[in-house]
Amino acid sequence: MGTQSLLGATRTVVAIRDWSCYESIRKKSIITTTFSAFSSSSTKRSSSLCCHRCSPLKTIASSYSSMSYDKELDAAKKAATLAARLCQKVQKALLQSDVHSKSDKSPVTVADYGSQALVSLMLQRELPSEQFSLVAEEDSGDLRKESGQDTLKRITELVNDTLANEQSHSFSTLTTDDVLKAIDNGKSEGGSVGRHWVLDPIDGTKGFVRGDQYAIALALLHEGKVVLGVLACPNLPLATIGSNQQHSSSNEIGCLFYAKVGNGTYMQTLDGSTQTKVNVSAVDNPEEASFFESYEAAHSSHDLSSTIAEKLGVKAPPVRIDSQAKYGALSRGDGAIYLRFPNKGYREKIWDHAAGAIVVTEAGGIVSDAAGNPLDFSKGKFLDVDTGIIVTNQNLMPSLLKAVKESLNEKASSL
Ligand SMILES: Nc1ncnc2c1ncn2[C@@H]1O[C@H](COP(=O)(O)O)[C@@H](OP(=O)(O)O)[C@H]1O
Ligand SMILES: [Mg+2]
Ligand SMILES: [Mg+2]
Ligand SMILES: [Mg+2]
Repeated sequence: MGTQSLLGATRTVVAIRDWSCYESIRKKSIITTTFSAFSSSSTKRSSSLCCHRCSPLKTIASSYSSMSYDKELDAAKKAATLAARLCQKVQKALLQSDVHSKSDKSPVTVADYGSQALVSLMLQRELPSEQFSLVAEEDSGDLRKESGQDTLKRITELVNDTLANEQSHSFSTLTTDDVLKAIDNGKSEGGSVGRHWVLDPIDGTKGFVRGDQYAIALALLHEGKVVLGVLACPNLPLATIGSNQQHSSSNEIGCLFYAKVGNGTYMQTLDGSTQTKVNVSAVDNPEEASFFESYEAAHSSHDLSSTIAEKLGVKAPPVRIDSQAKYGALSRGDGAIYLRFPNKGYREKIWDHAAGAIVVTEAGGIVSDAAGNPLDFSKGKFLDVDTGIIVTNQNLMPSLLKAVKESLNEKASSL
């Protein structure tokens, strides 16, 4: 059992790993990704594995998780924290501005590029001896046009101002060219070989503009597997959110979630003052579970989620918030399920899920596509998933998968 004093609530800590048997989906996910990380020729062997083969797998998995990634995690936390500071400054100004400029997209653009430039610069400064590869959402194309020059100047000023207030400030004043180069360092394609950082400089841009939830999401891939992830959620309350929310005396906001393979998930305040280990909810009765989904109906079918939730027996109404803050909230047990069903034809990107996925799996949860397959981050910037993404704890996954399957079949036969 463990106590999460920071959240003002006590939660059961789910037993972490049991390497003695490989029958559950969660274990299937660990083995598949571990194998793809260590052997290019041995993916997707999990379902046929049984216990007498566990020994070599255990060795591989433990050598994998014993790689420390400590300095990479420190660098990622620093970079995401600084980027969050930049974004908060812009969001505050945006919300104080008049109605006309609220509909103007430029503040979010400035924050988005500024965040990407900062993370790119910080990672390279903190890890100078490592080869740098970054797969990031934005590129500098528009900023190189004549029409983008004012925006580029604003971004450069904002990045310089943010760096000037950083504790161990060691950058000389950056030029617009330095900023363009830093943004374009995010042009890597990722893949299954070597190490690649994966960045969403502002995830939940719609939430950012509305003044709601957004996240800076940064992960590291090693041989196609996510080995660490950091989620800075500047507007997420430190206290529990969700439909079972109890009254909390704290209204402090700003959470940083971080996870490293084999090492669990932690949450701290964005100013770094307190940290606590977090675990997903252990609930096994769907009637007591609540679920997250996108605030934006265009990003995920609310109708399908409600059919699935009803079939499963979930009583609580959905909790709709933007961004990977959903993964963060789920990792600390605020809700037990996250459902994401984009329109047919939409291709998910790795930066929208890499950090969130490790934050949840290291907290004891399972992230899979709608057919129960683990997410494969090794194929470049796209994530090819079957129909949608579902996230929950080990207790609820079997019945959730069944409810998803039945709901999708019903939907297909009604068309
Ligand atoms: N039609 C669509 N279907 C599903 N996801 C979409 C989408 N259009 C945009 N998105 C993604 O949804 C992300 C936000 O997720 P959420 O709905 O959970 O807040 C966006 O991230 P960005 O805001 O970084 O662009 C974007 O990548
Ligand atoms: Mg995103
Ligand atoms: Mg984004
Ligand atoms: Mg986007």
